[in-house]
Amino acid sequence: MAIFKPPKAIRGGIPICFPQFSNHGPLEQHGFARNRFWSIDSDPPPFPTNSSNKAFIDLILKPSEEDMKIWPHSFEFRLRVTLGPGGDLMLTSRIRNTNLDGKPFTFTFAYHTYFSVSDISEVRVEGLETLDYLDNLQNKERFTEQGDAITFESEVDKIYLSTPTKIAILDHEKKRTFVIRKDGLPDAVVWNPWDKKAKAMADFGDDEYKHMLCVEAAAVEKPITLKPGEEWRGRQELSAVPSSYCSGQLDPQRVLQGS
Ligand SMILES: O=P(O)(O)OC[C@H]1O[C@H](O)[C@H](O)[C@@H](O)[C@@H]1O
Repeated sequence: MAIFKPPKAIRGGIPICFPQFSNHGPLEQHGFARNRFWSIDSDPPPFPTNSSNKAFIDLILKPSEEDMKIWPHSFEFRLRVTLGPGGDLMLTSRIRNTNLDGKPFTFTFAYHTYFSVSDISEVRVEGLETLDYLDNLQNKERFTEQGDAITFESEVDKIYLSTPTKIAILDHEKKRTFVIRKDGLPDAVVWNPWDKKAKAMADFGDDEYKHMLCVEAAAVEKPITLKPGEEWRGRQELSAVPSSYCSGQLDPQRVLQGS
């Protein structure tokens, strides 16, 4: 049901929310970066990532004059997309303040990752239990998660705070676990629109909420400020591992704590 027509972002995949996450600020929802065409960065400044044995592409986004009217700052946003031999996907963002007027800028950020799941009612998220979160469905009020792993039986839109660097999504029915590893991104947004909101979205099938879950590595609660010349980095790595959680062969704690 996604609509592949610019300038709106395509629903699905990993939209990049920058310079604003959601409606946490005056800009359009999720900022403008997800609605822009990026260029290939043919000669990026080197940075230490382990890209040997992996395929990668470097992309760059710089603000247009129109963007500068919305957000009056000059920046270079470099994105390296790396694919490992086992299918692991790594995204590394480097955002640099290139303002010539000496002004710092402040932003929030998220990798708005859509995961495909067999049945949302059978999915568990491990790594967020007992954490504090801001509930977008309750005026961004702060609560503390109780109990075990997160499961789903209604609409959810929460920003978990100070999360571990590793989060797992266990798909019982598909016997598959997605592992998210992140760096520089302390928060994790968990979103499923459920039936009513799904129906209200033009680019979202009425029943598609049953087969998706967004878990988004993010920096929202504490916005990031960069002075001219400063650079921020935020990394997310995704991998899928076979799991048979239901038969007890794979202990979710081992997924979280193992390498
Ligand atoms: O519909 P979009 O602009 O893509 O946003 C989709 C969702 O993104 C995030 O997960 C937010 O927390 C939600 O409040 C929002 O509904």
